[in-house]
Amino acid sequence: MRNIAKRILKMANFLKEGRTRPYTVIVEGNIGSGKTTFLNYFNRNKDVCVLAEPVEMWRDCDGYNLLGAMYEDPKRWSFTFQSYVQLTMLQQHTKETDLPIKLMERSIYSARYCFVEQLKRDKVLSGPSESVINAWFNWVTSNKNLDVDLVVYLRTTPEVVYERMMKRNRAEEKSVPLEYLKSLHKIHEDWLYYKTLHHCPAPVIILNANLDRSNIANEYEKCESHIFNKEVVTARA
Ligand SMILES: Nc1ncnc2c1ncn2[C@@H]1O[C@H](COP(=O)(O)OP(=O)(O)OP(=O)(O)O)[C@@H](O)[C@H]1O
Ligand SMILES: Nc1nc(=O)c2ncn([C@H]3C[C@H](O)[C@@H](CO)O3)c2[nH]1
Repeated sequence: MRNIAKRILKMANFLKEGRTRPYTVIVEGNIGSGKTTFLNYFNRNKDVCVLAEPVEMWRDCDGYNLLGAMYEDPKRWSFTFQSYVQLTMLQQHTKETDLPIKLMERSIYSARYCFVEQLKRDKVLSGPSESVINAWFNWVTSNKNLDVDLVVYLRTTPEVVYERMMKRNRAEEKSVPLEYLKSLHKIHEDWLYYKTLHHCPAPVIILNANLDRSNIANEYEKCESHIFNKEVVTARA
């Protein structure tokens, strides 16, 4: 009973504010660009629901490490992996929260516009597989409210993120070549900087994420006022 009352109160709050969903920010960038680090920086704020990328779900889907399988044999497993990424991202986008702001690491959009794009260019995703992924993507984005309000693009150079990725030493990524990061970088640049590739889902704030730890906080603070969108947070109070 308490749960129903809580949901009614939450909906009443959102309706009072005229909002049907939290102010949603997606953090995008190459592998190793510092997205998790960025989320941790804002995680201390009580008004923000922070959703890290569900990597652990991808590493253990009923005991199957789909992330590892995809990197080991992309031709065989990229469709399976992308299907699960798309599902888990849909779950993140539609996850309910009482908080006024939702901060997500990546999105259903970068899964489709960056990674599926990359798999297509690498010719490891067959035409029929790509069409099925697209059919799901087009349906869910047309029939569910997956709108976002802001994109934070952690812009880096491939060489910097390659070094970070190797140092971080995630087992599944040990054979990821610099060339892959260079190609992913170009796709991110075309999508979010030059805006010549696919639809950009919201206004983009670009941060220089090459900066090392001692200087990066100033860069993060540049978007604090955009993320803690005053009218959203105060309306909730
Ligand atoms: N500004 C920085 N300077 C130096 N190292 C950094 C910086 N930001 C993050 N790192 C380090 O780089 C590695 C990757 O950082 P992080 O996990 O935040 O990136 P990510 O974008 O979430 O990666 P992925 O896309 O693989 O999940 C980590 O070892 C982290 O400690
Ligand atoms: N193929 C593929 N499709 C995706 O949608 C996707 N999203 C993230 N990743 C990879 C990047 C990091 O190694 C690791 C953590 O970000 O997972 C993906 N790989």
